[in-house]
Amino acid sequence: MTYDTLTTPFQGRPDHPRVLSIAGSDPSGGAGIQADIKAISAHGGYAMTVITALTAQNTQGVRSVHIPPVDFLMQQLEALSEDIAIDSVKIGMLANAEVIRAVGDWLEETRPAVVVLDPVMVASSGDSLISGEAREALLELLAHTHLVTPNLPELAVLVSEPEARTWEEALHQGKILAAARNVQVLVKGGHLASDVCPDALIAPDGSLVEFTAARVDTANTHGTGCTLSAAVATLQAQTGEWSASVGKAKAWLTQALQASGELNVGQGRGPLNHFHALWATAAPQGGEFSASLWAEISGQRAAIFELDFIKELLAGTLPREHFGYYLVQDALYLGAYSRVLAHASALAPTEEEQRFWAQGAQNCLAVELELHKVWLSKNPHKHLMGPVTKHYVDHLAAAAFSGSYGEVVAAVLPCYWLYAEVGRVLHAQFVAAEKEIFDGVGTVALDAVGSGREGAHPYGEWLATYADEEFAEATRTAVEIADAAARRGSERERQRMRAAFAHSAQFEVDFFDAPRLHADSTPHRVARD
Ligand SMILES: Nc1ncnc2c1ncn2[C@@H]1O[C@H](COP(=O)(O)OP(=O)(O)O)[C@@H](O)[C@H]1O
Ligand SMILES: Cc1ncc(COP(=O)(O)O)c(N)n1
Repeated sequence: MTYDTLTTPFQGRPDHPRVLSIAGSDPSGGAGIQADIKAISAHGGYAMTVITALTAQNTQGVRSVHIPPVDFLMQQLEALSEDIAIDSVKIGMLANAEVIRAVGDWLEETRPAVVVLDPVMVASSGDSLISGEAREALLELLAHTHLVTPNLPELAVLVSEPEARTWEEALHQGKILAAARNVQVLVKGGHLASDVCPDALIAPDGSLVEFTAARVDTANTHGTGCTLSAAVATLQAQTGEWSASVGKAKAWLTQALQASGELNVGQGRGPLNHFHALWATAAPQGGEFSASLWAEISGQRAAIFELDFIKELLAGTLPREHFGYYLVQDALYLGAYSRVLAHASALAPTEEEQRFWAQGAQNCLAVELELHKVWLSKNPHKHLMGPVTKHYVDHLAAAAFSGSYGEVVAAVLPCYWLYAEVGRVLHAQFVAAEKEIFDGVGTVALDAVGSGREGAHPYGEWLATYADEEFAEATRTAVEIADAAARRGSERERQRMRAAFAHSAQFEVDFFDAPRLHADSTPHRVARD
């Protein structure tokens, strides 16, 4: 049986595994327990720690080591395992044989599903972190280990050979160790003199998977081994698949090395940047999020102005059938949209936002009523919901009734924003075109546009009211609310908001295009609500 099958129970894997690091403390924060907590947390694990040794070290080297009583170490381990289900264990610096045996005893009794052992012997500064007699005890500890992650000097000690100078020698030593101790070995090539950093996951039967990354040109390698093993321990509890876990951990570690220059810690070998991904996606400031949303739908924005419907509406050549279809769909849409806004109001975190959406819901109904009174009574059309309207309101309803507040806000936003934008552009173009005509004729006031004048623009009345300042103001508020929700939310929440927004934006395009496609065919009958 392989370790993969051993550790793959028929149940859901935890998103936030409880990961225990048994390791030494590095007060400078780059290696040991401190690095482990960061690596575990960066991968969504819940970090716990039992400290085997306190070191006095910084980025330049280890000054001294203090080993607390082993009896107290055991008390800590037992306190944890008697209370907390531990999904994964990462083991780092174990300073002497007594400590190693104590941890071995605890592992034998507890049998955690995942045990990753980083056989720390020498710090990256070159200082020894383990006593000589501890080697044998460490080899025995491999009986309770699923994956051991030696660097080249450590691997050499474990197989009693000189340090490997080539990758081939390193792989050979890794195979010897894996077979002799029936354990998976992750051979790490960070110490090779080469411009790549290869690692290899070797199984007891000698089969191997290689992971190669370009060598990052940096001196900030303090804690790379600790960090990698803690990340693998966390990922393994999540994925249940060793090579996937190592692959992900290695790719993440390489980025953490690349981003290490963003930190400025110490004068020696500095730490890597464990939270590079988190900090890169930190909460957006001010209007950053909405600005990025707007940029992401530039294609849809351009597409709207290319639609026949929009061009013909402006030119006055739009078939009446198409305009009538559009108005019917708009009225049906607004009825459903109003309910979604009412739902946003119900979810709103502040009274101000609650009022805003409730007012929006109310306005939709008022506009819908007006449409019916003024346009639809004069131009009767069948009150059937067309397919685009149906899809659009289904999407909004899904966001409203199964999404978060942020998602609902993002889903309803394009209707405000794109409508305001289309209104602003069309109104400006219409007014400019009419002004040209009137300048030629003389004195007619602009607000008399389309009001019964002989040969007037057939949609003049409609276009003249298109740029409503109150609506533009409401749009600005809706955008601000979306930004605030994005700032409060997690990165995952922001991704969901982006998706909801993009879908609605596409539906806006389709909505304007629907009359051309569907006005002449009978839309399938769908109940309004
Ligand atoms: N400069 C570097 N660029 C990219 N990856 C590196 C670099 N140095 C080390 N690594 C990677 O960091 C991990 C730890 O490697 P290594 O230095 O061999 O172990 P340790 O930190 O235990 O001495 C390995 O995945 C290795 O490939
Ligand atoms: C407490 C402690 N544990 C481990 C290391 C090894 O660090 P590296 O990962 O750089 O080999 C260290 N320097 N200090």
